[in-house]
Amino acid sequence: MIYTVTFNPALDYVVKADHFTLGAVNRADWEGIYCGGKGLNVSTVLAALELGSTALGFVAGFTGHEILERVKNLGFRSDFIQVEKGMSRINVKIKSQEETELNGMGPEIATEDLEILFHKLDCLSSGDVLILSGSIPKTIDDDIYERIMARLRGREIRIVVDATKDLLINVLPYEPFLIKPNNHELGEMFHVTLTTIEEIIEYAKRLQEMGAQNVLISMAGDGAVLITDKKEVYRMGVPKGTVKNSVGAGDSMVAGFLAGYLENGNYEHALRLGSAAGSATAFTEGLAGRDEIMKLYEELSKEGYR
Ligand SMILES: Nc1ncnc2c1ncn2[C@@H]1O[C@H](COP(=O)(O)OP(=O)(O)OP(=O)(O)O)[C@@H](O)[C@H]1O
Ligand SMILES: O=P(O)(O)OC[C@@]1(O)O[C@H](CO)[C@@H](O)[C@@H]1O
Repeated sequence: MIYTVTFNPALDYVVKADHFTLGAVNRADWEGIYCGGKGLNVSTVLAALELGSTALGFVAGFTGHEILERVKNLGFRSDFIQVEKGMSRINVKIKSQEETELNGMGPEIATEDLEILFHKLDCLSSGDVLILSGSIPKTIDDDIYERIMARLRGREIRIVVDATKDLLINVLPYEPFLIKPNNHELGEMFHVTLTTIEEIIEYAKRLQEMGAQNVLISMAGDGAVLITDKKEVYRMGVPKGTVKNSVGAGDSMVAGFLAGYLENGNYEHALRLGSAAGSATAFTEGLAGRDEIMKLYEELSKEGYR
């Protein structure tokens, strides 16, 4: 079974304004609301690729209620814990001359709520895949992913972590199966600005030396690079297309990568399907569906993209 955990899911309010000026009253030209949060996005794209998963996490307030309603129609199982204090986030994504994001705070998660999640995770068994994705509400310590991994250690559960800074650094000694920072997050972790692909590969290898089995670095319109557990380095470019909304491209890449890997254990195939899913979402208003993903997979199978 595949499980995703989203500690802080959201309603993504995507708004387009032809002109956006900071400090002024701006008017929207287009708006849409999507169920968001990285783990939920991964579950959604896995469902598009016909892989079932169970989404776990926490919700609260009227926004949490709306998330639960929407999740019912996304094609996967969910088992969220409702918490009392605060509300699930509304994350604002402004598309204008530039893309600006303002992600909300999220609810207060009490120790007892965490215990409920731990008990659910105790039911995972050998061969299961667990995806820990996204940021956590401020009320939780940033060793939480590490604590989960420590609890599940030795149970032959493949764990994927898509997080940043200490939340990610702290899990490395527990040898996650896959991590997927983007190139900017990779630089941030080492307090450096990475400009060349050689530098990106060098620092990705450091994350592997620190414990990660496979390191996938996404680079938005510049594609992605994968360092595998066999120390192979694969690169993948992006197909041509018009970017509509890149929110969730990274999550789609994680879902596509996993779907590809679980199909036949081939890393090049996994990277290609992950890349196709990432670009397909960037070229779609919301998250991409199977047809868009497979079309780009075919495109990336042609010469010149590796
Ligand atoms: N502008 C783009 N054009 C084509 N493909 C893209 C574009 N942006 C993203 N992708 C594809 O999606 C993958 C993941 O994108 P990105 O590096 O932006 O992830 P991310 O920063 O984790 O995104 P997010 O947090 O929004 O999910 C890229 O490696 C690439 O394959
Ligand atoms: O604040 P976090 O948890 O890091 O990121 C949350 C988020 O920006 O990530 C998803 C895209 O990857 C969106 O659906 C969501 O709003």
